[in-house]
Amino acid sequence: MVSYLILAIVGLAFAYVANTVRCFAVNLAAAKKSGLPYVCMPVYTFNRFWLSTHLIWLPLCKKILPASWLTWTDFAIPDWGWTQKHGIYEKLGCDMFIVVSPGKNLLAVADADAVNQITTRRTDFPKPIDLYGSLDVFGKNVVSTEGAIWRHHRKITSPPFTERNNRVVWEESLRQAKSMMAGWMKPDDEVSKPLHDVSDQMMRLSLHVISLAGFGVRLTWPHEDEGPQKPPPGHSLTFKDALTLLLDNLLVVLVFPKWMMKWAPNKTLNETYEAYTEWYKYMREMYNKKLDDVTSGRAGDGMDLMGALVRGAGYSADSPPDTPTMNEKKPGNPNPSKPILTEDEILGNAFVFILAGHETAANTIHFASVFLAMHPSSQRRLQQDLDAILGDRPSSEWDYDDDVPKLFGSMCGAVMNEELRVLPPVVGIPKTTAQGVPQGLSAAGRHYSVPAGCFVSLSTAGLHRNPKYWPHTDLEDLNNFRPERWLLDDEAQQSASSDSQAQEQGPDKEGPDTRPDTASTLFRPLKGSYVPFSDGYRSCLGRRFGQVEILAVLATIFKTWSVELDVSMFLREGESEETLGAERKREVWRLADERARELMRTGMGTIVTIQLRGEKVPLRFVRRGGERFGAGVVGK
Ligand code: HEM
Repeated sequence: MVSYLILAIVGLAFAYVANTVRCFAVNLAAAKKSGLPYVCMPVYTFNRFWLSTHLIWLPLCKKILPASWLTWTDFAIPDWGWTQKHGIYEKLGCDMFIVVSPGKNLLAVADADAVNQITTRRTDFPKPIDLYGSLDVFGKNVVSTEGAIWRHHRKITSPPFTERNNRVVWEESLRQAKSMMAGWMKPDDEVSKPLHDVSDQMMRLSLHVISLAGFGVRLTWPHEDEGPQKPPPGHSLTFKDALTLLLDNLLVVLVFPKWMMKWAPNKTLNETYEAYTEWYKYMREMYNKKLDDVTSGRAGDGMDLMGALVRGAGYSADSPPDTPTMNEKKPGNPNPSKPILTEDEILGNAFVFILAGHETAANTIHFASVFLAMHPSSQRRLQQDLDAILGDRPSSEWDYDDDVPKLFGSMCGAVMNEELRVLPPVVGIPKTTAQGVPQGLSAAGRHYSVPAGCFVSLSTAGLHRNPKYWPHTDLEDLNNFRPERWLLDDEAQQSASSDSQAQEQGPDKEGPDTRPDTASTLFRPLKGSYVPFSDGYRSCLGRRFGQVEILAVLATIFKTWSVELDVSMFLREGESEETLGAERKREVWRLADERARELMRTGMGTIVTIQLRGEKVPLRFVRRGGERFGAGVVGK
C-alpha cells in the first residue's frame, strides 16, 4: 500500500515536472518567434504558490546557486517592475522584452509608441480581468469587467465626471484640507508635533472628499465631532467607522471568503465582516433614497455618483422600478428582461469609485509632502507661485475657474506631475493578449508579434525614467524628485497655447482618452511616455477629479505652512531643534534625509497601490517664515 502511494507521488511529481518543461518550451518558442528580446525564468512570478512562498526560496537559491545562474532573480519578486525601474531596460539594451516562464510569457513595456498602440487597441490588448475578480466585493463594476459589459458600465459611470462636478471636488478638498491642518495645529501654533501618520491622515482626507463629492455624505475629523458619534438606528457602526474599518482591512475583504470572516475565531476578521455588512447596509439605504429621489423627479446635489448610477440603470420619474417595461425602453440594454445595471452592480461601482479614488490621490499628496520636505528650495518655489496666484485672498475666495488653470500651469502642477512621474500609484498597468491570437506591435521602426496569451505590463516606473523622453542632467537625476524639470523657459511658455486644461471636459464615454496629461504651460511629455492615469480606452475615469483634489490640498497646505523632515530621532539627549548650532542642524537634517531616501528606496510595496509598507517618514509642519531647515541650512 505504502509503495503504491510513493509510486503515485513520484508519478505525479514526474508529470508535473514534464508538464512544466513542456509549457516552458512552448512559451520559449513563442517568445523566439515574436522577434522581441527575451529573458528566461524557471518560475512564473505571479504563480500563487510562488507569490506566497518566494521569500523562503529566493534567499535559499541565492545561497546555493552560483551567481551566473541567478540572473532570473531580477524578475522573481512581484514588485520587480518597481525595484528595477528603467535600470533593467538599460541593462538589456531595449525598451520592451519578454520574460519567458513555464506559467506564462510576460511582456514588459517602457516604449511610448508601443504603449500608445496597446492602450488604443482595446480588443487586441484587453485587461486580464481574472486579476480583478477580488474587486467584485459588492458586485461587478467598471474596473473589473471587459468587452461589451465594460462598455456598458463605462457608459453609465462616466456622466458624473464633468467640470461642474469637479468644482464640488475643489470646494470640498479646500474645506477638508483646512480641517485636517486644524486637527494638527491650533490657530496660534507655530509648529506641529512630529507626525508619524501623515499617510493615514491623507487617506482620511481623500476618503472625506470622495464621500461628499461622490455620495453627498460629509465626513468629519475627530476634532470636529462633539464626543463619540453614535450609529443611527438599525446600525452597529457609524458610516465613517464602517467605511474606515473596511478600507483599513481591505486585504482581508479581498482575500477571505465572507463566511470565514463571519465565523472564524479571529477578531480582525469578525470586525471586518461587521464593517463589510454595515457599509453594504448604508449603501443600500443610499441607493433606496436615491431611487426615491430619481423616480419622484428630485435632482441630486453635487457630483451625485449614486444618483448617476441609478439614473443610468434606467430609473427615472417616467420609469419607476415597478414599471415592467422600464428596461425595454432603454437603448443598449442587451437583455430587456434584466435591469441595465443590477443593484449589486450599482453598489459594486460605488465601492470601486471609493477604492480607486481615495488611495491614489492620498498617496500623491502624502509623497509630494515628503519630497517637498526633502527639497526645501522646490518648496520655496512652490510657495512663491502660490503667493503670485492666490495673493492674500482667504481660501473661501479662491476661484475654481480662475485659479485652478493657473495652479495646473504653475509649480503646483509641476509638483503633482513630478510626484506622479517618480512614484506612480500603479507601477505596472496590466493588459493581456487573447489565447490563440498573437498581436502585431511596432516600435523603433521594427515589427514584432506579441505571443498569444501573453501578460503585458505597461511599466510606468520604467517609462517615467526612460531618458529618451525626459529632460535630465544624468541618469540618476531621473530617479530624483525635481519638479523644476516641468517648468518651461519664458520663450517656450509663450509659444505654448493658452491654457487647455481650463477648457477640459469630462472623459469620453467610450472612445480612447485623447486629453493631454498636463497643462500646456508646462513640459508636455511625448504621448505614451507619461501614464500615471493609464491611457486610451481604459484610462482613469477620475483623472481630473484626482488632479483637482491634489492641487486644492497642496495649495491649502503650502500657502500657509511649510513641511520639514522631523529630526527628533537624531537628536542627542538634551538637544532641541531650537538650540542646535548651524553645523549640527545640517548633520541631523542629513541623517533624516538619508533615512527618508533609504525608506523610499527599500520600503515600498504594492497592495492595490504602491506605498511605504513598514516604517514611515515622520514630518512636521511649521508656519511659513518659521522654518528651521530652510534651503540655506540644508544646502538644497
Ligand atoms: C492621483 C489620482 C489617480 C491616479 C494616479 C489614478 C490612476 C489610475 C490608473 C493607472 C487606472 C488604470 C488601472 C488599470 O488599468 O488597472 C485607473 C483607472 C480608474 N480610475 Fe483612477 N486614478 C486616480 C484617481 C481616481 C479617482 C479620484 C477616481 C474616482 C473618483 C478614479 C476612478 C478610476 C476608475 C473608475 C478607473 C477604471 C476605468 C476603466 O477601467 O474604465 N481614479 N486610475
